[in-house]
Amino acid sequence: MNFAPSSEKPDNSRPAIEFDQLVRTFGKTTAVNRVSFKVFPGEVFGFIGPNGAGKTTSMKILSTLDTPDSGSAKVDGFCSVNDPERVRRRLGYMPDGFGAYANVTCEEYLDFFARSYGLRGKDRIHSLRNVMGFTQLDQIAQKPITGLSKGMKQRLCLGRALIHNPKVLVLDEPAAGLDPRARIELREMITALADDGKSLLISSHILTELAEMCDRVAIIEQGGLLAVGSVEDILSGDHQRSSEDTTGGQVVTESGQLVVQILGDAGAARSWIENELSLTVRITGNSLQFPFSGSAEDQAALLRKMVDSGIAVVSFSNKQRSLEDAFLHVTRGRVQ
Ligand SMILES: Nc1ncnc2c1ncn2[C@@H]1O[C@H](COP(=O)(O)OP(=O)(O)OP(=O)(O)O)[C@@H](O)[C@H]1O
Repeated sequence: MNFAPSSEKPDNSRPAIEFDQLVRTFGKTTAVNRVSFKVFPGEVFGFIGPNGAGKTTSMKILSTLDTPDSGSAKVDGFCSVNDPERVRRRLGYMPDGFGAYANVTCEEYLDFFARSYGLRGKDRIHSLRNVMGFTQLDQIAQKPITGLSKGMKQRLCLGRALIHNPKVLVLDEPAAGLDPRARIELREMITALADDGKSLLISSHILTELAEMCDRVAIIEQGGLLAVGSVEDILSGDHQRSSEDTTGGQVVTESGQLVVQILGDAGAARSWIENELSLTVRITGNSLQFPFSGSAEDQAALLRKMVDSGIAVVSFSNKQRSLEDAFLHVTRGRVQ
């Protein structure tokens, strides 16, 4: 990939994207409720939440397509409301739908957007060549866009968002409906763009869809941020709780589940654990599962006590919280 290099050294400590106490209401619906977070240069940031959580609304405000009731959204320090031209020059937005443009080829489509951004002469040709090479659309440059596969349409939309070589990319549900191969290819393109110093804000309903490609994620529900942190932090429950958790939602606090396999009477072992730890134990065959938030030493002490009390322990393990578990734990499935 060879997007025009900047002679300026990027200032990686300055946020490329900054939401500050963003609020947007539609009638009685608070679509976005005091959302604040920052994305830094070269960072891939996942914006995760169920339907109607407020992702698209926040992204549209950042992309100058909507205005907030209060708070601000900034790109490279420029406010989307007060400085929309500067924001548009620095940002590429890929919406979650694909506009229908019949009877144009891939190249004509991208050329239209290159011209719309004021690219002329050599700059336009250079930009088209770069983008079509990067997205591998050069192989189908003369194909009409109406017949493209979903994966190719996504490439074309990404190409359109990239045509003016923006510093910031906002991708709304880019992985939705893609087959596994197209998803891997998308991930590779996203990683390459981040390696090039671009900042990416990417939305999804599904944490697992973005987990491998994101440096950090924010989880949003009913307009309010519930958690911000790395995927590992979210899994371990060690993420930053949103200082403005306007929903009053409980966020992850416990560390995981212990799974203990035993020989013999699982019912008796369950009673022993329930008495000892004052909690509920689930039995599946000879396997007992229960929440446990202690340290490694606490686990070792519990194992010793179980063996001393005559329970025939075959295996004793700490089940890592799955991404889906963590997501379900942080959110509560509330839809507006
Ligand atoms: N133009 C609008 N007029 C009225 N309500 C709106 C409008 N745009 C969004 N909303 C409402 O705001 C809330 C947030 O919607 P938004 O599209 O931002 O959510 P989302 O997280 O992107 O969801 P999805 O993943 O389903 O696209 C929803 O309740 C939605 O119905």
